Amino acid sequence: MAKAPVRVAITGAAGQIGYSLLFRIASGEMLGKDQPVILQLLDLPQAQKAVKGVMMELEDCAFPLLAGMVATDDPNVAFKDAQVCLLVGARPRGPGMERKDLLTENAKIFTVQGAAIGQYADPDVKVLVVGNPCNTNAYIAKEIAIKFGRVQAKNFTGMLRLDHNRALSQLASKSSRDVSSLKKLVVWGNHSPTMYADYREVTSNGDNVKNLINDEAWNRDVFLPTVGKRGAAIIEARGLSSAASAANAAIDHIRDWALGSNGEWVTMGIPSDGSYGIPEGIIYGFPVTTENGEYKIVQGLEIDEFSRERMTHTLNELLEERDGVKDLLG
Ligand SMILES: NC(=O)c1ccc[n+]([C@@H]2O[C@H](COP(=O)([O-])OP(=O)(O)OC[C@H]3O[C@@H](n4cnc5c(N)ncnc54)[C@H](O)[C@@H]3O)[C@@H](O)[C@H]2O)c1
Ligand SMILES: O=C(O)C[C@H](O)C(=O)O
Repeated sequence: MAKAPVRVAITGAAGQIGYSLLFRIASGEMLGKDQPVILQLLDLPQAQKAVKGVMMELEDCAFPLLAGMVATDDPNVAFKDAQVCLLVGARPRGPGMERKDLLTENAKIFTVQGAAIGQYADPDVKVLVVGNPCNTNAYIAKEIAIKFGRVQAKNFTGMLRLDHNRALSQLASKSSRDVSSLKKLVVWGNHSPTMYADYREVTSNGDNVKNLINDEAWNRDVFLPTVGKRGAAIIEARGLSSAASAANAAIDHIRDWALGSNGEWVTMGIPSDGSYGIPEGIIYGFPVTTENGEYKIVQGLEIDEFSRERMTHTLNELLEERDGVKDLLG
C-alpha cells in the first residue's frame, strides 16, 4: 500500500536555495523514493508570484511522489501539520559581512515562525534552520516554540552539514582518498568561521586520516580557514551565497535524521544536552548517529587542549549571539 504523504514546509520557497531544494525533495531524494510529499511553501507577499512560477515548474516535472502543494504568505498556514520544516527564508549576507551581522534583521522571522510551529506543526516535527545565522535562529525558534508545550527542544536543529561536507571534500583531496571512504568527521560549534572541523578520528578504509596527512600546519593554516571561510569565498566568486550546495546539505541533514545514518557519524547543530561541557540548550554542532528518526550524540571522544580551545571559542560566539537576542524571547 502506498505510504501516506509527509507534509514538508519550506520557507523562502522563491529564493535561490528554494529553487535548488524543491525539485529534489519532490523527486524523493530527501525522504525516500517511496515517500509521497505535500509541499507547503511559505514566502513573503511580494514573492508569491515567483512561488507560483516555481509551482508551475514542479507540476511540469510530473513527479509521481508530489501529492500536493500549497503556497502562502501566512506561517500559520505553511506550518499546519508540517512533519518536516526547512526554514530557509531569510536575508543572505553580501560581500564583507559576517553571518552574525544578519542577526538583527533575520532574528524576528524566527520568533514568528517558532510561534507558528509551536502551535500548528505536527508535534513530532523535524525542523532544520538554514537561514543565517542558523544556530541562533534555530535557538530562537526552539525557545519560542516550546513555550506552547506541543513540540520539544530536540525537534529543532541548525545546519552544520554544509561545513561537514566541505570539510570531507578538503580531506579527501588532501589525503587522496575517496570522499565516501571517510568516516567519523565532526564539525563542532557554530556555522561561522569559528566552527571547529575536527578530523582527529577520521578513518579511511581503516587508516587514520590525521596520521596519513600528518601536517599540523596544514590543519591550522589551510584546512580550518578554508572550511571556515568557504561561504565567503563562494560569495566572492559567485556574487551570491551558496545555494545548490546548501540545498544539498539540507537534504543530507533531513534524510539522515529521518531515514537513519546506518551507524555513520554526521554533524548536526542540535540543542546541547550538556555533553562535552557545552551548556544545555545552545544549538551547537555535534557528531551524532541517527536511527528511527532520532539523533544521539557520539559520546566519549577525547578533547585535547587544542580542541577544547577551539570548541570554547565557537561556543563563546554562540553565547554572545544568544545574549544579543534575549530581548526577543520575552
Ligand atoms: N546554513 C547554511 O549552511 C546556509 C548556506 C547557504 C545559505 N544560507 C542562508 O539561507 C538563507 C537563504 O538564502 P538564499 O540564497 O535562498 O536567499 P534568497 O535571497 O535567494 O532567498 C530568500 C527567500 O526568503 C524569502 N523570505 C524572506 N523573509 C521571509 C520570511 N519572513 N518568510 C518567508 N520567506 C522569507 C525571500 O522573499 C526570498 O524568496 C540566507 O539567510 C543565507 O545566508 C545558509
Ligand atoms: O556564507 C554564507 O553567508 C552562506 C552560507 O552560510 C555558506 O556557508 O555558504
